[in-house]
Amino acid sequence: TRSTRPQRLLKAVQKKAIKGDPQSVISTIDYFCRHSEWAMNVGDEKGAILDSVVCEVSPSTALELGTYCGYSAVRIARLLPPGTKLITLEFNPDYAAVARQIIEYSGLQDKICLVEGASGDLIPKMQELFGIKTLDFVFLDHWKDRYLPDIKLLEECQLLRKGSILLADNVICPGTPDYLEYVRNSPRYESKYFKSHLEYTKVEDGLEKSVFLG
Ligand SMILES: Nc1ncnc2c1ncn2[C@@H]1O[C@H](/C=C/CNC(=O)c2cc([N+](=O)[O-])cc(O)c2O)[C@@H](O)[C@H]1O
Ligand SMILES: [Mg+2]
Repeated sequence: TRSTRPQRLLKAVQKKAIKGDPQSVISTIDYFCRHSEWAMNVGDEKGAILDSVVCEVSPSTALELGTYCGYSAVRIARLLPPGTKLITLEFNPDYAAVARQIIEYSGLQDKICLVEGASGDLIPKMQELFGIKTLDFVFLDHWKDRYLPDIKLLEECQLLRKGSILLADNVICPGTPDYLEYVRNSPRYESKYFKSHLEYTKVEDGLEKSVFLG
């Protein structure tokens, strides 16, 4: 049977990227998605904004919702201070398998904890599974109708503290209207929109950065 797009993306990384070099893995994926096959990675343009927020927050505890092929997990983990880890959740076993190999190829397997499962099931177990109290940084890039229920779940589970940063991809395209309305109108968040473009295209998209006020 024909390979899947994530499998073809993994092949390109194994063929073209330098093993153990996260930047080379990132550049190889961006080149592949721009010149061979588009894929829903956050990409280089929005990725630069993601990088700047990760560097600014310099999180001790970080969570990503929706690993897909591991592109943003590699982007985030390569910037984390020593001794800190990114927890990334992915419920599709085929995508998780590809992501593990891409993460391993980049050499960042000690900085990334990829957990297979649904965010709705795993978020309530985060404290016990990972021995964490609260999250400093959350990157949302999974199904767009899950952003709002999942941040409400993060609040309920007291995983957010005063100053926790949420960064959400695709708030314009494909769009997350209910999430945007919530974080922009809730007195519990201070929100800011970073205008950019949908990965590898000229279509407008952007990231929404929201600070939890406690
Ligand atoms: N509740 C959950 N728990 C764990 N993993 C979950 C999950 N819900 C979805 N996932 C996983 O997260 C990824 C989904 C991404 C949806 N992005 C998108 O649909 C998307 C689409 C476009 N686009 O169409 O242009 C552009 C983009 O940047 C996009 O992120 C997939 O790997 C999926 O298996
Ligand atoms: Mg996205």
